Amino acid sequence: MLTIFDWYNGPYPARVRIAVQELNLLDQVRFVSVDLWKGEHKKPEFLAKNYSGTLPVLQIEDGTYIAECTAITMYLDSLGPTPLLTGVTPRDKGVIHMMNKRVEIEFLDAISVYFHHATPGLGPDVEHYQNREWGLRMRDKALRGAHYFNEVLKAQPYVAGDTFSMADIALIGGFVFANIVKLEIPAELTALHTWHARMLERRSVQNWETISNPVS
Ligand SMILES: N[C@@H](CCC(=O)N[C@@H](CS(=O)(=O)O)C(=O)NCC(=O)O)C(=O)O
Repeated sequence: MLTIFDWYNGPYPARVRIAVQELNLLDQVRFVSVDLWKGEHKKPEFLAKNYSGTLPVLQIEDGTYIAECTAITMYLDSLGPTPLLTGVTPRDKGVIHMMNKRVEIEFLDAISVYFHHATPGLGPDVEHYQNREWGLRMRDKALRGAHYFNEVLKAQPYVAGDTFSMADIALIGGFVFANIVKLEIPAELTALHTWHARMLERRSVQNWETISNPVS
């Protein structure tokens, strides 16, 4: 049995929850809630699982902890007979990983910095340092990123090319975070919005918040 330590409605946990469903691994996974609103993810017990103090973290059968959404997705995708989310050919692996990381740098992680620095974030007990200007700069960076991905999706159906991949899941996570912080994605970015509407038709994207029966 695989254990995923996460919080049921977080944007980054969403990425792994969507991947688990896309890979039909839900019956092999149990979820353990870590209440980041209470700062549980910054306590020594959890930091021993993940030095970076972030969610999600996967624990595999031999006890190894794997943090980082991309790494967790790579592990899960490698369990099956052929990769479904991280690329089969060397070229596809390279392009998918590039676009996945680009989503993080140019959109998702930028929104996260805005959340933690230019909004109340997780509250004063968790946010020990905030820099509002930096947060606002990252918000503007994310909006530039939205324009970039709109151009990408004018030319191809998915973020990394012709097939659904880990990079699409990362961008879905970005939309989840944008919704949480009420960051409006400009309506004129029609290719991006059309892509998102298509993503919302996937069952894995419709119910990622409700798949966990947390073992707290
Ligand atoms: N690079 C990490 C980032 C993970 C991350 O920031 N997770 C959030 C969880 S959530 O905000 O998406 O719910 C977190 O732990 N935030 C807590 C904090 O930053 O204090 C990854 O890809 O897993």
